[in-house]
Amino acid sequence: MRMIARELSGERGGEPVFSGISFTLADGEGLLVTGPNGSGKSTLLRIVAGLLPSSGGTMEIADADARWPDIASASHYLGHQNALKPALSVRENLGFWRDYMGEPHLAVTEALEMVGLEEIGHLPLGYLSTGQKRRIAIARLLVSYRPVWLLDEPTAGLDRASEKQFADLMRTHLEDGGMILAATHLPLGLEWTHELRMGA
Ligand SMILES: Nc1ncnc2c1ncn2[C@@H]1O[C@H](COP(=O)(O)OP(=O)(O)OP(=O)(O)O)[C@@H](O)[C@H]1O
Repeated sequence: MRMIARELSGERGGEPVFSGISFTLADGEGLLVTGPNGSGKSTLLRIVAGLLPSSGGTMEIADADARWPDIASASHYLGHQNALKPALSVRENLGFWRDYMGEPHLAVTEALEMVGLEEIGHLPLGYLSTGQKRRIAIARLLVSYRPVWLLDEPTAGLDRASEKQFADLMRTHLEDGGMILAATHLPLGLEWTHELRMGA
């Protein structure tokens, strides 16, 4: 499978934010998106995810499995917010996403083990610390399968050990033939096949 962006441009509130962005990602490749505050990293990820229209250019998927007719259906999107409900337990949150997204991958217990939080699956999500909530949001990527991970500041709030654990999860996803687009200010502990500096 390939993901191809051609001359993409984006705007917010009617004002241009970026233009002329092109890249191609193939199976097992990752694109690191960096750049100063306001340069449009989140805007680009939201356009790729299909959450915002682009103001120009095209974004397409090629040679994809029939399960993924477009990039939105092929993607997990992890934004600044965790998309978890505070009143539900950790397990209920992950169980919801596993059922809702389909294409079940790891069991909830296995995903909790991967992020080192199997002991607190019974707690309401709202009781968790900021970093623990982020780790549950990361476990959400593991309970259902999607080949493309779109990650916006994925390690915000994580301690060093959790950053390393997450780098290992990303590396495994790439080795298994997945793709990652990650916007970040922090080193993510991976060798990236492609890098895009916004606002340059
Ligand atoms: N709804 C909106 N209406 C108008 N302008 C917006 C809107 N949302 C974002 N912007 C502007 O679009 C620009 C790009 O924002 P974006 O969040 O994509 O940047 P970013 O590179 O991800 O920044 P950061 O590093 O701070 O996360 C910024 O100048 C921002 O103020």
